Formats: sequence, structure tokens, C-alpha cells
Amino acid sequence: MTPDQLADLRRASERLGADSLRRLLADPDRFAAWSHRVGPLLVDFSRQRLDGAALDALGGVLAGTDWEARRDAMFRGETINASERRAVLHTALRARQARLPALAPAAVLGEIAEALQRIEKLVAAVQAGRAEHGLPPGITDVVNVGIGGSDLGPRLAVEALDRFRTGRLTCHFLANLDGEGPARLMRTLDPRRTLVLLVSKSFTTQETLLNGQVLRDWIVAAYDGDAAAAQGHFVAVTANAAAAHAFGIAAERTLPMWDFVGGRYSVWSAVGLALALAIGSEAFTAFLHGGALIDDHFRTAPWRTNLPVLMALVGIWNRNALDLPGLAVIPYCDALRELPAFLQQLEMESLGKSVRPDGAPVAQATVPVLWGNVGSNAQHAFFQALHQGTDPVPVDFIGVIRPDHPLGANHRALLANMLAQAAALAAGKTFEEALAEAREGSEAERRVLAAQRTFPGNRPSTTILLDVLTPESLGALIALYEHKVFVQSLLWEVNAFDQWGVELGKVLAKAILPVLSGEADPAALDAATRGLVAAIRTRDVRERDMPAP
Ligand SMILES: O=P(O)(O)OC[C@H]1O[C@H](O)[C@H](O)[C@@H](O)[C@@H]1O
Repeated sequence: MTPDQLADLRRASERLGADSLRRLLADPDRFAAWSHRVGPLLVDFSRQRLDGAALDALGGVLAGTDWEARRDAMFRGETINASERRAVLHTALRARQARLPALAPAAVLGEIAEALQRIEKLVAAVQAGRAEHGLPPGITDVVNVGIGGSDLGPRLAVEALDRFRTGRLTCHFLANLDGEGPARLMRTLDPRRTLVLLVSKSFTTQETLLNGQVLRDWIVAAYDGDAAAAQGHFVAVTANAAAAHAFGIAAERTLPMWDFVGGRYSVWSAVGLALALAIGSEAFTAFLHGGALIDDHFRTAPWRTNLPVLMALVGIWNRNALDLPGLAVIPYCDALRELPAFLQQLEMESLGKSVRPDGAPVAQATVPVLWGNVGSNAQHAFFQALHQGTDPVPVDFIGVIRPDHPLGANHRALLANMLAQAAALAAGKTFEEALAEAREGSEAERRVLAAQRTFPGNRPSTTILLDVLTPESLGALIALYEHKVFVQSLLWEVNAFDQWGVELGKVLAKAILPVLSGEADPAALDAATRGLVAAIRTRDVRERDMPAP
């Protein structure tokens, strides 16, 4: 975005006054004009502080990005992730389910098809409890060991699609270095009936390798130290097959990841193995189909009705024209409780950048701070600040029309709350309205109370409705946000597919670890780190004193 375009957007936003949402929502045609349906998703933008002229201004900025050509370049597999010299082909993972012909290279599609077949065979064997591919018989529990993109996608999807679980497998997720996680799993699971999925694109991630080793020791011990017998309990998903081999995982149980799929875009690949094991291959294919549905839409719909494009433009409007630095994602659906965490990585790791691919600083603010929790719980926690805090936060409300359970009264109350929150944020309550409601006390007392009970309103939100929560609608929802992020990366001129910002801390942790263990001199550390290391070391409970897991 150029400084001139930014100034245009700001001017357009100033034209819409403080009461704009009340005024805009008074138009009976507003919902029809500003909501769009694609497959199982309906997205309503009518509570955004936008009018036709504002959308035109945004369209002008979009037109300057050459977005259609750059979208197609992504689908074709051009090297759009310049800093890592990689193609970006997560869409190829679901291309077989698309209606449109695939643009990805045939060789890539061939590799993906082959991997999907291997996933299917593995899923069939584990679900049936068969000892094939070197697997042990009678697996009951699956532990997905991975972090970031190797954790958040499958974790979200397994949790969201629990109702679609086939067979008797239970999936667990182990991401963090905190030993409490593996210790708890080892207390409750049977090592001889546990399958460990070591999911790491790089196979160098500290958390994943450490937790993998802990679980390997535990399973080897269950076979009286026979490491060969324990081997079959491990499956690797990685782009680094050599490292998986060095870990002791046989090629027949190593599934591929590729350079052309970013971690946070990888749930559609073998990284989604836990999901495939939980819901079966057919439902996993339906999940891919949901993603492909949005790919087709993204590739064909004109920008004014293109959902990912509109979501991106709305985000730009809120961030750059209205200067709102946050985005709250509130699913009114417990099964989607992991969605805010998933979207945090997708949006903030992709767009949390301040330089353009050519190294020059960006011309405007980029990603808002994304956070959230399920409604209605969140109403009883942080919604106070959303309604009356000094900093308005745009909200994405996500609801499911038909529930998975027969408790209609619960569901109607849940949705009524979601709709009410969005309406309250938009309309607010003026001081005069609050004053008219305050009946007791003197005039002065009534005015004081009315001030507390005033809601500024004009706080924007988008509402996304899923017809039902199914593998297909979940796939569509995830792909919708993926492409939103892509379009925003064009508007903000950042590379959405690298993540250099996570490296510095990793390097420092490597230097601090030996100091913490007393094997290296703290002198090179800064004063705060030195002080904290000393505080930890004096109070540290030695490992030998810790209870065995
Ligand atoms: O899959 P892995 O190579 O283990 O990477 C796991 C995660 O760690 C990194 O630090 C990145 O920030 C994430 O994008 C990635 O998903």
C-alpha cells in the first residue's frame, strides 16, 4: 500500500461518522448486500464500518496489487516465498477435490497423491489394529508430538471433529517442553498400545525431538530395553527423512512433508495424520474437499463477492483506516475452542512483519494482535472491555447453525447470545438512552449512573455461520482464513510464508541452556538473564531429587 492509498483510506473512514454502524444497519437491505454464502459458510460483513464508497476505495488498493495474477502464481507453484526460495503449494494438497483443473506441477500432484495413498493404508491398518508396516497390533492411543504448525492444525481439527471419530483411537497432543505433558501421558497411557507421531517438517525442533526421546525411552522400557521392538510405535512426518531415519524411524513409517508447504498451512498433508486416524480417510477427504471449495471460489469469484478478499479488505480497513490494532476471534462453539490459537499462528506468524520482501520498511501497520476464546464464556470475562474499553477491538463471531446434539434450548440460547453481542457492539447505548433508563435518584446521581451505563457502540464485527460443523465446513473455514492472509500479505507487501522472527530466541535458548546447567560461563549473558539464571540455579531442585514419572 502506498502512503497516498493509506491517506485515501483514512479520509474515507473519517467521512463515516461515529454513529455510522447505527445508520448503516438502519438500511433494511444492508444484510443482503453485505453477506455472502459459499458452500457451507455464510459470512456477514454488514456490521463492519464500511459503505459502498469505502469498499470502492479498498477495491482501488486491491487493484494495485495485481492480486489475481499473484494468486494464480501461488497456485501454479512459482517461488513466491522469496526469502526461503520456496513455492507455496498447500492448495495442491487438496487440488484433487477441486472442481477447477489444478495449476500445480504434475510431479507435485503425483507426490501428493502417493502420500495420500500411504496415509490411507496406514490409517486403515491402525484403525483395524493390524500389525502392518511394522506397526504393533492393537493401538488404542495416538500421541501427536509436534509444535506450531505441526500441532495447531491437527489439534484444532481433531477436537472440532470429535463427533466424526471412527473406531476406538484416542488422539493426544504433546507440544510444549513442559515435562508435565509427557509425564501425564506416561502416567495414563499403555506404552504397548500407544502410537507416537513425530511431526516436524524440519525434524530439528527442540520440543519435538526432546518429547520424542522421552516417549521412546518410555516405550523401549516397556519392551525391557528392546529398542528394535519399540520402533514400530513411531511414525514420522517430515521433510527431513534422513533425520527421522537417524532417530530410528523406518522409511515405511516416514511420511513426507515438502518444502513447498509451510508448517502453518500443512494440516492438509500428512501433518493431518492424527486427524485422518481419528475420523478415517473418507472424512479426511471431505475435509480436503472443504478447503478445495474455497480454493475454487477464491480463484473464480470477482473481488466484490470473493470471501477471502473481502475478509482481507475488512481487516485492512480496521487496521489501517480505523487504526484498530486487535482482532478477537470468538467461536460460539466449544468444538472450535482451538480456533483462536490456530489463527494466531496463521495470521501473526504470516503477517507479523515490518519489512517488505525487498528489505524496505512497510508503509503501514501490519497484523493486528489476534486473540480470543469461546463464547459465551468470553462474555463473562473480557467482553466488558470489548463493549466499554477505550480501545475498540473488531470481532470475528463464528457460529454453527445446526448443533451436533439434541439440546435445542441450549443451542438457541447460545446463538441468541452471539447475535446479541454483535448487535450490542454495533449499536451501543447513548448517554441519553442510558439516562432515560435510570429512574432512581437525583438528577446528578442519574447522570453519573448513566455515564457508567453508556456503550459507545460503532464497534465492528464479522459473523461467520457454518451450516453444520463437519469435516467439509471446517476445511472451508480454515482455507478461508488462509487465503485472507494471502491477500493481506499482498496489500501489506510482506512475505506471508517465512518466519525469521522466531529464530533469534531459539539461538539464545541454545546459549542459555548450558549456563542453566552450570556447564558454561554466564558472563556473556545480559544482566537480567544472568540474574534470573542465578535465581533459578540457587533454588533449583536437582533432577535426581525429582520424582520419577
Ligand atoms: O514442523 P517443525 O519443523 O518442527 O516446526 C514447528 C514450528 O516451529 C517453528 O519455530 C516455526 O515458528 C513454525 O512455523 C513451525 O510450525
